[in-house]
Amino acid sequence: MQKGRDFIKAIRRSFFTLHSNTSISQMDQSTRYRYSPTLKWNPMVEEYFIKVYGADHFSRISTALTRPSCYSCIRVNTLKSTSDAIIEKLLEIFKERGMHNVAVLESSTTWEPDNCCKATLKCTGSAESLKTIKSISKCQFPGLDYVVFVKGSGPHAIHYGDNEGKPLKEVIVSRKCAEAVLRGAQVYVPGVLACSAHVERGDAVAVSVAVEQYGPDGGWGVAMTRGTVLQGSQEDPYYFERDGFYIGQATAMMSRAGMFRVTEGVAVDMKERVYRLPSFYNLLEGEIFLQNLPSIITAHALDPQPGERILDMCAAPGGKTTAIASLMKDKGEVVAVDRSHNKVLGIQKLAAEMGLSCITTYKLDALKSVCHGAESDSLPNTCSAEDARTPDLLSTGIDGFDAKLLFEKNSEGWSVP
Ligand SMILES: C[S@@+](CC[C@H](N)C(=O)[O-])C[C@H]1O[C@@H](n2cnc3c(N)ncnc32)[C@H](O)[C@@H]1O
Repeated sequence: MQKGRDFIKAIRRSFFTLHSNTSISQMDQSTRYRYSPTLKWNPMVEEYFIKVYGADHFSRISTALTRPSCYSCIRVNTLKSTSDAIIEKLLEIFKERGMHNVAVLESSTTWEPDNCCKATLKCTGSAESLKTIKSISKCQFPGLDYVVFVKGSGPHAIHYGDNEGKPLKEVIVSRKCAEAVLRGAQVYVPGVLACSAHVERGDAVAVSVAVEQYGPDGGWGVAMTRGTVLQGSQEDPYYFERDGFYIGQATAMMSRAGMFRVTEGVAVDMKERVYRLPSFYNLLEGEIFLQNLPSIITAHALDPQPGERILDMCAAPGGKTTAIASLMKDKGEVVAVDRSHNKVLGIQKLAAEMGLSCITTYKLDALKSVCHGAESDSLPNTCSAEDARTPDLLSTGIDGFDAKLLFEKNSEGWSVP
């Protein structure tokens, strides 16, 4: 029991940290701009996973965790469209965006190792466009043909230019921002953490990502104040930290001062990215929903039927709620609960966009809506977060809603149901 607790504590404390794998002595200008982070695991966690997965498999998992997904997964709103119609529309849109001049669907009978049916794009576009989208395919798992995969490409070697022999000016973005960028997004103002001095609109900049590290004070953070000025020289305190974390090359859309003065807008326009996926921002709204496959499968495995009543307790932004409602063919009721008022409004907006009327939303703290046994008979909705905590749970660090899900109270105390 004590071993288990120590393990959970270790995971919570320092699961892993990201590191560049270049030593300072190896570093020079020609190798500086790369994307090659590696994970440094807590030794206890690493030892456990190697035992479970084997060294090779674990090493592949560890590498994959530092890379973005190579595909986007789209759930088609079957109340409004079909996968085939969506694939046709996407091909047309990508062609209009200049990603492909000609795109032809090949016979959809080729089975991929990942059990997906491949629709290869034959293109006569530029070399650049050919590198962006590799294929669009419909998921071939039985019953999941409303899922469409758009496969991107990467890693790409990026040309950072030499700026007439001088190092490029630079911008550092947050990890969340970088994750979005590598899925096709632009860099918006709130995502910028630091920028070189004297950056003006139109300047070419190298974009790198700042990754949170476990600090001496016991918390996670990027150890960088937003607005930091980058010197671009070895005197720059973050110069070595960002080697191996470059995600692409961009053009500044505003001056350095603007980036930290305004509250919204595109700060830099990404021209080249180490991984490429098309952006689905504002695309086919209501007809498709960008959603990770595990979330889609969760709703699918629930097997919701028309006419049923289903409760989703942490519902925003409404991905699973709307997936469930679609599977119910909008007949019955999905009760969607979230504790944030604005997020509840977001669920309502999404439901309206998708043409789903069987969703009822509530702003509610799920912790206060779950009671156990006799408690719930006499005092509905009166459980507090403290009810979900016991000395044992406190020592594992699991509390609140997770504790309610993982443990239950019976005559002998708390246990796993
Ligand atoms: C990861 S998101 C859920 C994603 C969602 N299930 C989906 O598939 O789109 C977690 C959500 O849970 C909500 N949440 C967290 N604790 C909650 C609580 N005690 N009661 C209600 N909502 C809660 C948060 O506001 C957040 O919107």
